[in-house]
This record gives sequence, structure tokens and C-alpha cells, in this order.
Amino acid sequence: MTNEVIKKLSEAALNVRKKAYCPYSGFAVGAALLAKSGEIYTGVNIENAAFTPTNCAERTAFFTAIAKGERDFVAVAIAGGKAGEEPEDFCAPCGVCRQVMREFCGDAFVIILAKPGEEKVYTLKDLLPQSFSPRDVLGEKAKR
Ligand SMILES: O=c1ccn([C@H]2C[C@H](O)[C@@H](CO)O2)c(=O)[nH]1
Ligand SMILES: [Zn+2]
Repeated sequence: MTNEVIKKLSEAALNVRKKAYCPYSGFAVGAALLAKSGEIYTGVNIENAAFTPTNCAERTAFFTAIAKGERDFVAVAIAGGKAGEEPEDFCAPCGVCRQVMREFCGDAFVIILAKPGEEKVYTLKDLLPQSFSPRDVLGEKAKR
């Protein structure tokens, strides 16, 4: 993963974050997902008055990409913090989103935590060790 790609994805996550729908938490998150095709899919968190239907930014980006026919991914950048301000801290993906990533990505998938001018880079294996994957259910015929 080049520094240029890391910066490009981070900027896309910071930028789309401004479109988050988060009236209840006031915590805005943006995600930018790079598919193996080269296409970048963005997502924001979308909250709901009933709370539980809330969708995280990461899953919004993944589900958008999947609906476009993508199945293979390289990296995701995530930026989150108080709505209306630039993020002060890094925002790590929640456990549900990590599991959704595992459905479509292997251990080497790159997860970039972004704030203005600074990034931390991890792999999915770093953030979801000893994972439960499609192979555990489908056996060898599973892609991952
Ligand atoms: O990695 C994260 C963490 C939280 N959220 C959202 C869910 C909720 O709308 C708000 C506060 O948890 O932030 C994300 O989208 N991604
Ligand atoms: Zn999540």
C-alpha cells in the first residue's frame, strides 16, 4: 500500500464524513473503501430514531460496493469524531463492522484510521484475530 493511496483514501473518508446523518449521537463517521477494481466507494453512518436500525459508515461503504457488483477489496479508511468539527482522535471500526469486513476480505485487508494529516495503518488480522469466516461454515469451497 503506497503512501499516496493511504492519503487518497483518508481524504475521501474525511470528506464524505461531512454527509453523516447522526442527529442522535452527534458523532459523524466517514469511510472510503478501495475495491480491487480500483473503484472507491464511500459511506457514512446513518442513524435512526429507533436507534437499532443505525448503520455504521464502514458497512454503508461495503454494502454500496457489494450492490455495485464488487466482491474483492484492498483497503478501507475510516474517520470519525464530533459532527461539525474535524476529528481529534482516531476512530476504530466497531466489532460488527469488523465481522462484515471478514465476510469479504482476508487477513491482509488494510484498515486505515484517519484524522487530518495523520493515519494509522492496520490489517484486518490485527483488528480481528482468530476470526470466524465463511470458510468455517462453507469449508474449502469458500473464497475466504
Ligand atoms: O467505527 C464506527 C464507530 C461508530 N460509528 C457510528 C455509529 C453511530 O451512528 C455513531 C456513534 O456510535 O457512530 C460508525 O459509523 N463507525
Ligand atoms: Zn460499525
